[in-house]
Formats: sequence, C-alpha cells, structure tokens
Amino acid sequence: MSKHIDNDTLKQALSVYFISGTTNVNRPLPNVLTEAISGGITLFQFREKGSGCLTNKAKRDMAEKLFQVCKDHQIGFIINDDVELAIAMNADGIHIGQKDAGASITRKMIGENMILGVSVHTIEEAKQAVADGADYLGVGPIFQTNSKQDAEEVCGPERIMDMRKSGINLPIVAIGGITVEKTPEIKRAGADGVSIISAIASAPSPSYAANQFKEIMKD
Ligand SMILES: Cc1ncc(COP(=O)(O)OP(=O)(O)O)c(N)n1
Ligand SMILES: Cc1nc(C(=O)O)sc1CCOP(=O)(O)O
Ligand SMILES: [Mg+2]
Repeated sequence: MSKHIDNDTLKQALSVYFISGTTNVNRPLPNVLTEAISGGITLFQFREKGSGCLTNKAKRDMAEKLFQVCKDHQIGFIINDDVELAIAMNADGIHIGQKDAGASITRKMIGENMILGVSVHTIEEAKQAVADGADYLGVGPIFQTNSKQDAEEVCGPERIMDMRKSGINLPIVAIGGITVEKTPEIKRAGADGVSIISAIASAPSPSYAANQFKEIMKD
C-alpha cells in the first residue's frame, strides 16, 4: 500500500483501523493481530509506548514480525510516532500527533510515497494538518479512554460533524473509547473509519470483535 492509492481506497483501508502495542495485549501481539485480520480489520498501527514497552532492537524485531503478518494478508502497516523506524522499514505509513515531530517536517522526511496520519482535536489543527500534507486525520478522544493517559478532553462525535461542516474533506478516523455499540453514531457523524485499541486488543475474541466493527462500517 502507498500514498498513491486513490482516496476511496484509502478511506476503505481506514474503515476498521486496529492499533496496538505489546502492552495492550496479554498474549503474543502477532497472534492477536492475525486474529484481528481474520475478523476483518483493514489497517494496523504499531503503537509501542508506555511502561514496559519494547525498545531498540526488540521493538524493531517485533515491528518486522508484525509487518510480515500484515504483508501476508495485504493489510497496511502504520507506525506510531517513530518516523526513523517507519523510514528504515519502508512501512506503509506513519502516524504522528500534535506533540510529535511537526507534520510538514515529517512529510519532507518520508516523501510523497508514504501515508501520513495526523492526530487533531480542533478545526484549526485539522486545517493545519491538511496544509502540512496529512493524508488522513485521527480525531479524538471521541469518548473517554483508558488507553492513553495524556489524552485531550473528550470531544464527542459532534467534533467530526463540525469538521465536515467547516469543509474538511480529508479522510477522518475517530479514536478514543470506540466500541461496537458506539460505531453507528460515529459513522453518521462523517467518519470514514474507527480506530480501536481496547475493544479489539482486550476482546475475548479479537476476530469476533473485528468482525462486528467490519459489519457496521461496510458500505
Ligand atoms: C489513528 C490515530 N489517531 C490518533 C492517535 C493519537 O496520536 P498521538 O496524539 O500522537 O498520541 P499517541 O498515540 O502517540 O500516544 C493515533 N495514535 N492514531
Ligand atoms: C491512541 C489514542 N489516541 C487518542 C486521541 O484522542 O488522539 S485516544 C487513544 C486511545 C484509544 O484507545 P481505546 O480504543 O482503547 O480507547
Ligand atoms: Mg504520537
């Protein structure tokens, strides 16, 4: 997958976007990812951060394993925060937030042929990310989340509606506290996809959970 996919294909790829690191799961992450893929996730982000996370070679080795799982199933592989690792691995994309390297610098570093996702919380940040060359926006936290200690204030699905009304046409994924039950209202608000950590990573069956999201997001 690369940035040269058309907008509809990118939106499709963002529809069920699973995010995880090794600390979000209590079994080997490659197994959980494989199950989530079998259920129908459409994109994966490796987000290895927080207490007890892998670093250096162990992180890179895990990233390589996960990338191979994604390649085997034609699923795009995005790396969170670590631009150098994304470039070194030739990952499909990188996701950065407002506290990470700036979007326009990151775009220069990765070139045109890698997907750039940017986290935004306000319409102003969204407009700036578009100007800086983002390919998609992650908007959140839509609901309360336990998976990110430094999350901003909850903004609700209305924030996505407001962004659409203000003319933001870039693909948008909703993030933060997303559950199967809440997915229909997120879709109605104008999101192209849902980004999920715990509702898939901590599910008794990641495959079943992923499939429920897929059924709601299809069409
Ligand atoms: C799809 C998606 N949206 C938002 C985020 C959050 O990024 P950021 O604000 O940089 O926070 P961290 O994930 O780095 O803690 C994301 N990772 N993915
Ligand atoms: C990684 C992340 N970013 C957020 C943001 O608001 O930008 S919320 C979040 C955590 C999402 O995890 P869960 O699906 O378990 O709530
Ligand atoms: Mg970040």
